[in-house]
Amino acid sequence: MTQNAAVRVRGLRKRYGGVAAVDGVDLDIARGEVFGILGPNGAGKSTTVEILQGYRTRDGGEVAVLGEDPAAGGREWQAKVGIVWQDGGAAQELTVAETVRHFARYYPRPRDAEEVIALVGLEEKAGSRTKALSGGQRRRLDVALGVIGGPELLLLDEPTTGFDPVARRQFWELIRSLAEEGTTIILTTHYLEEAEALTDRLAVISAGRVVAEGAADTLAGRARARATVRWTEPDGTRRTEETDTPTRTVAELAARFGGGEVPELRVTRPTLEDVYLRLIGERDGQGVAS
Ligand SMILES: Nc1ncnc2c1ncn2[C@@H]1O[C@H](COP(=O)(O)OP(=O)(O)OP(=O)(O)O)[C@@H](O)[C@H]1O
Repeated sequence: MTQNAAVRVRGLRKRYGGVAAVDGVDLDIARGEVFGILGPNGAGKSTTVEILQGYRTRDGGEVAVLGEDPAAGGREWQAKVGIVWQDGGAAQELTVAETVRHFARYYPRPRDAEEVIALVGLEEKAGSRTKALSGGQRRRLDVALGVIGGPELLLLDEPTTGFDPVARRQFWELIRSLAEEGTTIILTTHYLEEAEALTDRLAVISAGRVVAEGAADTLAGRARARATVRWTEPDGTRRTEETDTPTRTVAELAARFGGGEVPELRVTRPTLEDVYLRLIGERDGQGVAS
C-alpha cells in the first residue's frame, strides 16, 4: 500500500511490565475506509489505537499514520488526526456552541463550528450548557470536538458504549456521513452488529495479535461456511438440514412443495458472532494469556 494508506503497521509491540498488550500487530488501512477493531476485554485494542494517536509509545514495530510516525507527529500531523476521547473534557459551564468554537481555535484550518454542530445533530442543543446534555448528546459533542479540526482520519474508542438502540443508529448515520465526506475512520467496538453495519473491513484482535481480518460478511470463511436450511413440513414438523449445497436443497424443497411456498423457509450461514466466538475460543484454546 502506498499513498493510499491511511495506516500501515508492522510488527507492533507494547508491553506493560510482564504483559504483552500488543504482540506483533500488522494493519493496513486505506484512506476512506471505515475500519473496525474487535476483540475481548484486554485484547490490546485501546493500546493499539492510543499508539496510532501518538498518545502512547511503542516498544517495537513500524507505524505510519497518514505517512508519518505518530511518535514524531508534529502539530500539522496532529491537526489531521481527530480523536474522540471517552470523556471530551469540555468545560461543563460552556454551551455546546461555545465549546465547539473554543476547540476550533486549536486548529490551523478548522471546520465551520455551526456546520459541525449540525453534522452531529446538536443544532437544537447549541445554546445548552454541556452539563445539561444527555449521555448520547455528550458523545455527539465529543465527536464534534474530534472533527472540528477537519481531520483526514478519525479514531474512536468504543464510541457507542451505553447508547440506547435509537441513539446508536443515529450515531451510525453520523459516522456514515463523515465517511461519505472522505474521512478515514477507525473504531473499536464490542458490538458485533455495529461492526457489521458500519465497517468496510475489520480486524479481530485477541491477546495482542490479529487473529482475523476482512469484510464482516466474509470474515474467516463465513460466506463459504456450511449453510443451515430450516423449514416446516405441512404436518408442523420443524426440519433442519446442514449442507454445503443449500441451493440444491432449496430447489429440491421447491419441487417437493409443487413450486409453492416452503413454510418458514430459512437459509442461514454463521453469523459474525458465531465466527467471532470461534476465533476468540481458538486462541484461548491455544493457552494464550488474555
Ligand atoms: N497503563 C497500563 N498499565 C499496565 N497495563 C495496562 C495498561 N493499559 C493496558 N494494560 C494492559 O494491557 C492489556 C491490553 O489492554 P487494552 O486496554 O489495550 O485492551 P482492550 O482490548 O482495549 O480492552 P477493553 O475491551 O477492555 O477496553 C490488558 O492486559 C491491560 O490490563
